Parts: sequence; C-alpha cells; structure tokens
Amino acid sequence: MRIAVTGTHGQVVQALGERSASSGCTIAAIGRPEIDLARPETLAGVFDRFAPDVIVSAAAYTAVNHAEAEPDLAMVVNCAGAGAVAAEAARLGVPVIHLSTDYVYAGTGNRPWREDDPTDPLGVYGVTKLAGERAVAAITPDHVILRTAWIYSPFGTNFVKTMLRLAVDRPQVRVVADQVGNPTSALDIADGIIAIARNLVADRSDALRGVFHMAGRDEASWADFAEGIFEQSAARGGPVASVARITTDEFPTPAPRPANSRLDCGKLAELHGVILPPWRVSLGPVIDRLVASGAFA
Ligand SMILES: NC(=O)C1=CN([C@@H]2O[C@H](COP(=O)(O)OP(=O)(O)OC[C@H]3O[C@@H](n4cnc5c(N)ncnc54)[C@H](OP(=O)(O)O)[C@@H]3O)[C@@H](O)[C@H]2O)C=CC1
Ligand SMILES: Cc1cn([C@H]2C[C@H](O)[C@@H](COP(=O)(O)OP(=O)(O)O[C@H]3O[C@@H](C)C(=O)[C@@H](O)[C@H]3O)O2)c(=O)[nH]c1=O
Ligand SMILES: [Mg+2]
Repeated sequence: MRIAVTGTHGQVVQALGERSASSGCTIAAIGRPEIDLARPETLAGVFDRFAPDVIVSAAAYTAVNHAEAEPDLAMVVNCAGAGAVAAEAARLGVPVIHLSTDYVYAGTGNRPWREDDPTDPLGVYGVTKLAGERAVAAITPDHVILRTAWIYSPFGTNFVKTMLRLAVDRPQVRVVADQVGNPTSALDIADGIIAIARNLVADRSDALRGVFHMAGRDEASWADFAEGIFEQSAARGGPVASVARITTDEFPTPAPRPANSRLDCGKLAELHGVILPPWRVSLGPVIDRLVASGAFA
C-alpha cells in the first residue's frame, strides 16, 4: 500500500515514516518547500507522480497560542490547505485521512465526547481545525476525519519534551490539574492510520467513512501526565521535577483550552477494529528514546 502524507518534520508524519517499514507500506512525505498549505494552489498535482492508494492530511498550523495572534494564516492553512489536500485525493479517486483535534469541543460536561456531540471550539486553532473538517467533508465523501489529542512522540515539539526540558533547570514545574484528556503517542496514531488506510482501500462502504475519535486509552490531567512523565524518566535516569498541581486560572495562556477533552473512541473500535494502547504503556518507549538521545533540550 502506498501512502502519501503532508508535512516533513511533524510528529505524525515522522511516526508514519518509522512505522511504514514494518507494516509493508511505502510512504511519501510531501512538505515544505514543495507544498505550502498557506498557498493551497501549491498542492495541485503534487501527489500524481507517487500515485498513492491513500492520502494522509497531517500537516497543519498547530501552534495553539500563536494562532490567536494570526487567525488568518491559521485559517488558510487549516481550512483552505486541508481542502486543497482533499481535492487532490478526490481528483485521484483515493481516500483521504484527515487529522483533527479534541480542541473542536468546548470542554464542558464530564463524560468523554462522542463524534456526534456538538462542536464549539474555544480558540482560533480549534475554529480553524473545525472549518478544515467541514472543507474536507464538503469536497469528498471518501474521507476519514480522525480527531485525536495531546500527541507526544520522540519527534517535533510536544508536552513530554517540554516537561523533560523544564526539569533540567527546575526542581518543580507548575502544571494545570483541571484540564483532562487522553495523551496519545504519535507512533500509535501511525499504526492506527495504517490499519484504517487498509480498511478504506479494501472496503468502499460508507460506514467506514466520516468522523472518528482516535486517542490513547485512559485519561489524565496535564498534571497527571507530567507526573507520569517524571515517574518514567526517573526510572531511566532522566530529568525529574516535582509537579505543583495548579488550576487553569493560575496558568494564563493566550488561547483557552477545554477542561474536558476526553474522547470516546468506541466508534473507531467498533467499525475499524482499532484501539490504541493506554498512554502509560506507550509513554515508556518514547521516554526511553528521549532520555537516551537527550533530544528534548
Ligand atoms: N500535536 C497535537 O497534540 C495534536 C495534533 N493534532 C492534529 O494532528 C495533525 C498532526 O499534528 P503533529 O504531527 O503534532 O504536527 P506538528 O505540530 O508536529 O507539525 C506540524 C506539521 O505541519 C506542517 N506545516 C505547518 N504549516 C505548514 C504549511 N504552511 N505548509 C505545509 N506544511 C505545514 C509542518 O511542516 P514542516 O514539516 O515543514 O515542519 C509539520 O510537518 C495536525 O493536523 C494537528 O492539527 C490533533 C490533536 C493533537
Ligand atoms: C508548558 C506548560 C503547560 N501547561 C498547561 C498549558 C495547557 O493548558 C496545557 C498544555 O499545554 P501545551 O501548550 O503543551 O499544549 P497544547 O499546545 O495546548 O496542546 C494541544 O495541541 C494541539 C495542537 C492539539 O490539537 C491538542 O490536542 C493539544 O495537544 O498545559 C502548564 O500548566 N504548565 C506548563 O509548564
Ligand atoms: Mg503547543
């Protein structure tokens, strides 16, 4: 199976590159400068030569705080850019798997969100990602929109690397304990995407298409996640800090985040047979690699 994916240095694209070898897939990562989602016209024809069976739309404007200051750029990249990727998939007659986010939800309530629950993003990033979902769905019915969350990995920028870096200089980090979600390894996301891609290629049925949640099993607050990170780092001789559990009010940020970000992933399990491992299990190998390489500094 041939999978084209947008981006080069992103967490999900790098994880797909790693996981493709063992899964018998050929991956082409197509990113800047060849394509620029801020100039959607640069997408025209870029996948033709590779002739993919599936296109994965993983590149996005992901700087949640910065998006508040440049909403127009975030909207072009996350909406028009996503639409341009989907249009190429439609033109080639192949499915598109488009990555989206828990930040499309307002974070109210206290049960995990289901795919048909009302969306109501709190910040610019979430607004633009929701607009991107709608653009993709309007362009081609042959899509899977995968809402995932709280991605960590040995690659790119993420909360695990931030915590390890902070712990090098500080005895204590202050972390919000009143935002709850599902930490998700990019490596598990890659495995899930490959399984979904195979299903889409093998089976044309509508039931496999649409919006799905895909996140790590078990929930955590960001403070719980930080504690888990330091527990596993300590076990491997890596950096450690104590975690001061604070409230969102005590950690002001330009973009508001949802308090309840938990995703119910039952639909994906039922229809695609994909269940991601618990985040504590998947965190181990990621911390192993980061501590061994020191690549969090
Ligand atoms: N990170 C997270 O916690 C979560 C992410 N998501 C979604 O999952 C997807 C993958 O996220 P993740 O792997 O973490 O992303 P990263 O933040 O690690 O990387 C962003 C990727 O997007 C590319 N990109 C950004 N702007 C442009 C542009 N103008 N033109 C072309 N490419 C661009 C980057 O390019 P380059 O390779 O040149 O650096 C990079 O490959 C995204 O759609 C994101 O919205 C969903 C939930 C959680
Ligand atoms: C660094 C840091 C963050 N925080 C808080 C701020 C915020 O509420 C929460 C997470 O902060 P971050 O900026 O690392 O994470 P953030 O950029 O909000 O992560 C989000 O990224 C986008 C792309 C997504 O799609 C989401 O699923 C989610 O993963 O932790 C602390 O309390 N203490 C700290 O030292
Ligand atoms: Mg961030």
